[in-house]
Amino acid sequence: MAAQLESVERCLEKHLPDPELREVKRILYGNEPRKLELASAAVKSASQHGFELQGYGFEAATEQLRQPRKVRVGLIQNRIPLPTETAVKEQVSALHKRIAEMVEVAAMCGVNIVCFQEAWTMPFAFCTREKLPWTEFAESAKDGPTTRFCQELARKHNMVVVSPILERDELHGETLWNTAVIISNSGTVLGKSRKNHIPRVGDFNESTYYMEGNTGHRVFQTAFGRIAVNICYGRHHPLNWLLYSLNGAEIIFNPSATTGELSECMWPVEARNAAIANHCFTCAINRVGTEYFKNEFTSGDGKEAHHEFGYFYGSSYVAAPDGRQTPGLSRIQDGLLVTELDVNLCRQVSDKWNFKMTGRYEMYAEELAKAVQQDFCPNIISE
Ligand SMILES: NC(=O)NCCC(=O)O
Repeated sequence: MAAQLESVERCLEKHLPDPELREVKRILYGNEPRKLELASAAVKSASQHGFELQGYGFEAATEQLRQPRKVRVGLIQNRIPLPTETAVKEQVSALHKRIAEMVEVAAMCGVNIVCFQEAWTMPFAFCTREKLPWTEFAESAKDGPTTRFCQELARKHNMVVVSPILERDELHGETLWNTAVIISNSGTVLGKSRKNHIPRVGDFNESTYYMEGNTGHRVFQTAFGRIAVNICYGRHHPLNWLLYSLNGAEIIFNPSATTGELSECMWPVEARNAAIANHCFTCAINRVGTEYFKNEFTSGDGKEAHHEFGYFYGSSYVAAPDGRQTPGLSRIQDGLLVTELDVNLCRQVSDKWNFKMTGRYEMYAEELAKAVQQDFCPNIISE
């Protein structure tokens, strides 16, 4: 049943009369961002290729000394096109083909920076705890087939590409990592950012495959703004967002893979709260659909063994520093969300709310430094 609901917003639109609908949306999401006029060729192509296309714009106030700094970001969510038992190479090429179609439409919509979902070149097979064939999806971040494919996309469309993959690091004992590769619009690999926090919840058995990332909280200066990537489970950690923001990120992408029962009520809150708390834009992306695995696995909870992870509910969205957010993409369909951001809004909201100024970072740093010591004594006063 839950998988059938297309989206919360569409449900509200269907059932609420107009004046109430506007008020409910304002209370839940803030004043709705402007709808973007997207090229009719893009709308047609999206419909021909069977994916949803939505476009929104967040404006900032006009300033005297700074020009508006408008950037279009594209968030892509998708199902895996082939069954998980198909040969590895075929699955990867089918995903490359699907993403190329969707990026083509993003280009028609003037997208400057595109980001794909977590581990986009593969099924989210980490629930199985099996090594083969899943580790065969791992590739070099520097010059693996997927990075080369993304470099072509970047050059062709003059677009920054954020490509979250399963990385095999040949320089360091062929180790595996959950990594986002950032490719500049020139086609150069700008660098990579690894997932800092590995989940140990439900069927997310990712620690069987890779360790916590060691690239810290890098921020990438692109032609279109300073960006960072907080991969999936990192969105539950406010300090993780904070550190990207302290390093100057204006837009933080959160490529994810997460399922309904586990996290759907947290999803609309976390990236949005991070945008508010850190005076930046956040872009949350989740995959879509159910992925079936041939061999059953258990969740260590005494329940029946099963073949499926649960339902990946899509619902990708962008949140702005003033607390507004776009409606989510569909829960059931592939989609491209195009959002125009005026990055000047980050400083404008910061000047209004002053969280960076009023944050007591020295005090937190001092107390955190004590809290991580072996001899830490919690500061509890009792009678
Ligand atoms: N991919 C991943 O880290 N998922 C963990 C579950 C969640 O964070 O919702």
